[in-house]
Amino acid sequence: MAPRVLISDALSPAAVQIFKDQGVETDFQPNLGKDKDKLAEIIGNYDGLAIRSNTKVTAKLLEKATRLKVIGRAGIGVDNVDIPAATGRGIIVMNTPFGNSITTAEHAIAMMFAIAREIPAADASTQAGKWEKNRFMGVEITAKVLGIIGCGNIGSIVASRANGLRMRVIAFDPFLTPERARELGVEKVELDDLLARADFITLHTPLTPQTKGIMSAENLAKTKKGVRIINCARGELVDENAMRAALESGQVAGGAFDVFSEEPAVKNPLFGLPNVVCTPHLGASTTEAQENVALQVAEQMSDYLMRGAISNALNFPSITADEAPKLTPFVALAEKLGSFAGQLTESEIRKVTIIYEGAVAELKTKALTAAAIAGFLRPILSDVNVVSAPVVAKERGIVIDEITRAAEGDYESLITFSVTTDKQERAVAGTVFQDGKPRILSIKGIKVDAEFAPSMIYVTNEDKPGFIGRFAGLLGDAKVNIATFALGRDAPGGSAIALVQVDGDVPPSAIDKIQTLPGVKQAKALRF
Ligand SMILES: NC(=O)c1ccc[n+]([C@@H]2O[C@H](COP(=O)([O-])OP(=O)(O)OC[C@H]3O[C@@H](n4cnc5c(N)ncnc54)[C@H](O)[C@@H]3O)[C@@H](O)[C@H]2O)c1
Ligand SMILES: O=C(O)CC[C@@H](O)C(=O)O
Repeated sequence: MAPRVLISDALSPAAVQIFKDQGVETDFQPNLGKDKDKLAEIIGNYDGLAIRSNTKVTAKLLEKATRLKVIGRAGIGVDNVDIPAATGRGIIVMNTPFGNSITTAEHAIAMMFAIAREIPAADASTQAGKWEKNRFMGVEITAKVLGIIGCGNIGSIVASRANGLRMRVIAFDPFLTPERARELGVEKVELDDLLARADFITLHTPLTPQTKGIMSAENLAKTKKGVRIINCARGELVDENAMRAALESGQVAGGAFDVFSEEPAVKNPLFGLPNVVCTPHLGASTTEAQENVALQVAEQMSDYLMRGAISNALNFPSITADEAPKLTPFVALAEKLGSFAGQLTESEIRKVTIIYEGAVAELKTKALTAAAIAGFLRPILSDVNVVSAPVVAKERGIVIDEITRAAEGDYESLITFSVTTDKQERAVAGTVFQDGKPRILSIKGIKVDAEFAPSMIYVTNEDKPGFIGRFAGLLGDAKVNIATFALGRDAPGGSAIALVQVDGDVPPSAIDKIQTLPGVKQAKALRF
């Protein structure tokens, strides 16, 4: 029986033909994404689901998706897909990186012009027969400072267009190397510097815990008075109430918003202001971009459903059927070690070294390295997957060293992932036990023995009496239940590590309090 794909968002119809040519049946219901009950009712009949951003693929929906093997996102952001839930059900999630980057960068530039010259308001006034020539006084773009927050695929295209417009381009992106910044013709700066200097600010980061609310009341107060701000990335990067206040006070002279914290946005704090221009998430909406992403997603999904080939998957490396059984547990280990390091990395990355010792060194280490790098970069970049991760790392000037050698210690197989940043080197090592579960065996050379768990707390501290009692008491007060507790230290009274598995999410306030305990050097909540 031919596999069946449900297209539940407005994909270019070109996709339907590709599926058909490849022997895949399609059911094209472009508005179904908005009707979650109907979607839940029928999702059990399909092997594939092709979507844009209207369809929300939640864990609840996936419970009904008993036949589903692949979700294809015709676009970049996959924040509308619960990837851990899909992974848990063995469903591949793939996206189409790059296909809409130029189009979205062009939208950001168009929005910048729209607010610089108040084009939408001037159009409405003129067509209303008012001819208000004196009401609209714009600003020139030439020689103005454009601050780009997030200089990845889209941000760097915006930079090249802005350079062509003779703007002065500065960028805040902790992961942008000085070499890449030079290549792009942008000045790499710190966030506060960008806020203080930019005449225009444009946002191009993924939505992560670090970028959520990056345009907060506090940061808006640090901007140059009269700044104009454009957001074509994700709505939650902006504190919309604080932004409204800044637009009303004149601190921000104009705002252009393509994305909103709640979409579809039918009501929003940013609506109704004269100096604001809004579009309904149109960043990727050009014929060219929609054809690119629709054709690419149809080809990728057909390849997987008809031939088992995997490309641009966010949750699985490319592996043949023969290699899979031996490799799979080590893929999980490599990805988790990378993720551990990625979640703790907050400055410019210079180099990653992955050492494979013993039996694991005989496996397909390239796939393991790809999985480790994907795990490492995922907390930092929006569209990284196991296929693109090594290329993305290379483009960003991150040197990756892969070393294979015979077993030197107690374990049959050992993987060590170490990352060198401009500030420090951090190494984390692990293995897979007989039960097939990955385990962490050492962090920064300090021995520990812990399983990975969905929610963990990592603490480094001075090895002094009283810490554990105070730490556990604090978690108890925060109603955080400890499941397992692993400890390690380099020497009595030296540096110590606690790696704690907890039930459920850890409130950020609990981490802040742990950070203030005597002797604590670092505390962080980790998700796996
Ligand atoms: N409006 C639309 O229709 C539309 C279309 C496409 C993409 N997008 C969104 O645009 C955004 C950018 O997409 P992209 O393809 O350029 O992603 P990308 O991964 O290529 O680039 C993101 C950049 O943000 C940087 N970054 C990560 N954390 C940061 C932080 N804390 N501070 C500053 N910079 C940080 C990364 O280093 C990277 O360079 C995403 O949110 C994506 O979902 C929107
Ligand atoms: O599909 C769309 O229209 C939006 C796509 C965009 O938000 C993306 O992340 O690729």
